[in-house]
Amino acid sequence: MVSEEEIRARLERAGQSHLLRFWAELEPAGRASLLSELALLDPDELREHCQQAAAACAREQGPLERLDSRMQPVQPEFLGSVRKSDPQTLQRWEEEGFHQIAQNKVAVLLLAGGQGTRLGVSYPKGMYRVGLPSGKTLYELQAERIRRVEQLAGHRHNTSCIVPWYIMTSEFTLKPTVEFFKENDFFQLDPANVIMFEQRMLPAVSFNGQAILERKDKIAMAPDGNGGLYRALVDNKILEDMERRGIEYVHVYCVDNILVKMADPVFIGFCVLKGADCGAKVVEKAYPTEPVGVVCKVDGIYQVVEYSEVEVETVQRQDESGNLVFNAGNICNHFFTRSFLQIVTREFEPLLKSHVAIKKIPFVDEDGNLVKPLKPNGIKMEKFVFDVFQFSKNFVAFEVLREEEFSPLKNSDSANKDNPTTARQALLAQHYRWAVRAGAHFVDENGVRIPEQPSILGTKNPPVLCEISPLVSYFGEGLEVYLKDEEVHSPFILDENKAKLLEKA
Ligand SMILES: CC(=O)N[C@H]1[C@@H](OP(=O)(O)O)O[C@H](CO)[C@@H](O)[C@@H]1O
Repeated sequence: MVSEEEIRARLERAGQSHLLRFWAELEPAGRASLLSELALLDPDELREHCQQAAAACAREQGPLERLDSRMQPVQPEFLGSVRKSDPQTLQRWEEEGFHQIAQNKVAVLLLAGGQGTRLGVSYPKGMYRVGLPSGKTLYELQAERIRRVEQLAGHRHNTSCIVPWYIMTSEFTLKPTVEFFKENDFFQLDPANVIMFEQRMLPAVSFNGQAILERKDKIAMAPDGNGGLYRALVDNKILEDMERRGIEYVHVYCVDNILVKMADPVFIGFCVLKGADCGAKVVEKAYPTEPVGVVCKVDGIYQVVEYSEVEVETVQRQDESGNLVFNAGNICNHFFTRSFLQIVTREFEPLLKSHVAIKKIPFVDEDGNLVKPLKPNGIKMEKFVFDVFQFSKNFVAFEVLREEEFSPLKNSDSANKDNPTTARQALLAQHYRWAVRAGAHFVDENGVRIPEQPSILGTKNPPVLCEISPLVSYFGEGLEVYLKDEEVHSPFILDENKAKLLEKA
């Protein structure tokens, strides 16, 4: 263990000696835990981090350097689209994707280090149940989608294949996530193919550049943003693990989207056939001011501009035909080749800018009292996963259908959107559409058919309850065998057992 003297000297060098101001009052256990926390912080990095945070915050509060006039939309030739492509093209992309998956060249990587503050839970978001009839959590749905996509690729290519699942957690989420997976027997995945690793944490900093103590013996730390991925890949030798497994393509996604199509063969195939090193899935924005980032070019270079970084006039701008100019909403689903990730981690990571989040950070005041501030009092510095797009040599964007692929769980039900209810509705409406398209007829308790709404969107409750296990169907495929001309009652849960029964019947 590093000695108290050594830590004092380091903090002096970093200009952060105040972090030991309650030392005399601490019990041995508190002293030990504070020392071990401080021992992890490099003094030069700590000094720079605190100075940068204060400087970036001062800049933010001054006149904003607006991006608006420098933005251009994605050029059509770099934008693939599910809606605008013919079935043969979509099929070619899908085949290519399955071909790559079957050769064990595709991995999925989940960004799950966030704290779920807006959702208002103290456990990892992936463990959240949105209230589906099956009671499944987000993690369970995702695990089942991986198993299904492995099966589908395996059947097509007469092989058995693995899509490894890399899960980036943080100090907040690692332990509960590991425990949850163990309790659930890794949802029948082989634990050797579920690789959890931790992103770094950074101290939260006051407006005058001082790291904040959240207790007398603890610094207020926050994960370094989803762009902390690139350092975490290095810290945990993840790219080496991918290389050993022969992974060439990585689908990175955010934990909160209940409709996420993991290792989506169509997206993977599109990116591979376009020779892309980096790609992003997008959806048309639901309304001009929707709080999503937009994929666009700034000064000719691809990037995502977050909704908070532009004027409302810019997000509302329309072209001659009345379409939004900046309409490529980022859904935090990215494609990277392993070699691109290698270049990024080796050369470009230090160039990624830090974004400033001004937050209310609980702290101990000079007298040692715990304070929950009512106004923002500090800065968290975060990197963003998409800030590497600028280094891509061949970037592509891929527009998918919102109702099939995007419904994020950001807020609790006290907000009116992106909450557990909207997520549940989006999934159940999707499963209802699939069932109806496969030929199912829902009937009421008297055997009378309930009028069908085959195109119902996820913004409304479907007329009946229908949930389909991802182990039976991943994107609506293969349901006719069970459902064609079948009369079914609500609630209808199509899991593997039910599927076997229906197949026999
Ligand atoms: C840094 C980052 O990845 N921001 C993403 C991410 O936003 P969060 O508000 O950080 O969850 O997910 C959004 C989609 O759910 C996407 O629009 C946005 O650009």
